[in-house]
Amino acid sequence: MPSSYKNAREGTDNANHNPPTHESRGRHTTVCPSTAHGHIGATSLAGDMKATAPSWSSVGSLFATAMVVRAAARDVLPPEAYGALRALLGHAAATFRHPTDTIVVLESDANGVPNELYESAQLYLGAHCLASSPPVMHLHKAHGATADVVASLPHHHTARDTFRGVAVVWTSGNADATGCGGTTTGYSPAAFAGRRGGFGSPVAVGVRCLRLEFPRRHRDVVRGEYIAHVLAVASALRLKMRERKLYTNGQSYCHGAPMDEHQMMWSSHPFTHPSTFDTLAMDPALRDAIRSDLLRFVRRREHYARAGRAWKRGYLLHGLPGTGKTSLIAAIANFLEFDIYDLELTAVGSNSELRRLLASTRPKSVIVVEDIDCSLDLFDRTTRASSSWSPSQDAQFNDMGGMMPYTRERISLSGVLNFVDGLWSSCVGERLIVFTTNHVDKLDPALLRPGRMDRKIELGYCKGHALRVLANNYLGGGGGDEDYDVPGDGDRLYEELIGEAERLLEEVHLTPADVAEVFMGCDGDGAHAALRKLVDDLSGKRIAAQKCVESNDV
Ligand SMILES: Nc1ncnc2c1ncn2[C@@H]1O[C@H](COP(=O)(O)OP(=O)(O)OP(=O)(O)O)[C@@H](O)[C@H]1O
Repeated sequence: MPSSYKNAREGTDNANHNPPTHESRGRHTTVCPSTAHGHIGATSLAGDMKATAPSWSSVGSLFATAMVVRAAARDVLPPEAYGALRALLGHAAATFRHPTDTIVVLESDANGVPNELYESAQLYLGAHCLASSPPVMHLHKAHGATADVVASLPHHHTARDTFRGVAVVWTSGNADATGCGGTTTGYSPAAFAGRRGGFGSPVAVGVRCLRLEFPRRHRDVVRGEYIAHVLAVASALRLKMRERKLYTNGQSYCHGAPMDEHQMMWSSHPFTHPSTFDTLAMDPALRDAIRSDLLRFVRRREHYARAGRAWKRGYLLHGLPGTGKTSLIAAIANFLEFDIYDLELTAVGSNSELRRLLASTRPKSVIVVEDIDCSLDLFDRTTRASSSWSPSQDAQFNDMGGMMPYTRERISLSGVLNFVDGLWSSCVGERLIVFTTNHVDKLDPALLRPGRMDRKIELGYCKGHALRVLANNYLGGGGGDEDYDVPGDGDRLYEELIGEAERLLEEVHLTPADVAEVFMGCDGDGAHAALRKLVDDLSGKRIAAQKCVESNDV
């Protein structure tokens, strides 16, 4: 049970020692932030109703009176009014049979300290409101934000929810002097005064609040599990809704505002790259394998903790320029909803700066080093074995854990990797590190050794399925049937052309970027014109290649 809730329960028990001056059936618990640290405190307003023991004769006369009134009402009232009265009385009777508890969640305390539970509950209800389409809801989108529209429960409205079979009702309103919204029985100024100590701070009258009503018999479920569930769902929603960032190392400016370590090391931009696994032109089996690997990784927090391993995964993406390495990184970040840290090694001034940069990255991020072969002079074991490598340099290299003191020529790939390996153990939360290269053959074997890079992924030329994905992305994937008299002719021609392009792509090598360029060049000309242009280009390249082979033979 969360400690906040433990407090809430204790508060309720305390309040039972201060019974209210009026009797009340419902029990009210006000939840508001108790300290500047945002702890949530709670205190009950009213205790259980004291049992009274009516005499049997008065029960009998009450029953007889009720019968007479009922008969009179049926005779006198119009049928609609009689029906409404019956429903009202039925509801009142049901409430009497199943007493409810009420928790009041204030937006903030009298000092204006916001209540995290209020904000979380609004987020939670907003997601539920959107799902069940109520007649009224509030929609909000922060100015300039890329995040989704947020829904919340409008003032003086009600939302129903069910948790583990327990039906609860949330109502929005304003706190009255009791700290509760709406009508509250059982309030006495004396009880309220005694309760203030429980809050840690007084309640601001008029502050917005949410009332949570639930059957008293399910109090433990609501307090012990439901509130924790609301907080957990809201925090997942917050994570999902946050504006994702692309961080680059370099000079940061904060308009004179004080900067923390992270802001000093990384400048941020909204990350809005549209690439997804659906728009990626790649072999479908490879795409599915990567997706499963990522899902496995993010779901195995406990496994990594149990095995005493840092929760990280390393990918090496290699392939020719334009085969989609950057697009794949963007798709991965979008799939996992991670931020991206684009680490430009050539801009790193020293080894200690590199360490600080990596250590300041946040969880749920992809750390990318593009073109690793170009970022560093490959200072590997082969180089060390060469005659230009002196024994003193060797000793210094080992002293530095495989890393040389900074000079552009002296940062070694294996040294960077040693840093990276050492770093993980000090980082909390999941991170994916991705290196890219166009020349895998030039890489230091240290990078390729098992356990360092978990997956080595080769991205290749554009083939059949990849072509269809690109055609779908750039040309809409349709046949343009509206231009043809006979239905289906447009689609048939589309299939013919794309089939021809597929066959040619088996013989002529084009990267996805090359194909994308052809399609973009035909923007607005229609799918058939773009595919025809691609077929012509491929045919031209095939003829040129054949001529080249023939001239070599001669
Ligand atoms: N596999 C792909 N799927 C979808 N689009 C692609 C793919 N590959 C390339 N493209 C298109 O080509 C452009 C260049 O691709 P990208 O930058 O991802 O390639 P790269 O392999 O990272 O190239 P480089 O090695 O030069 O950085 C992208 O903007 C994208 O439009």
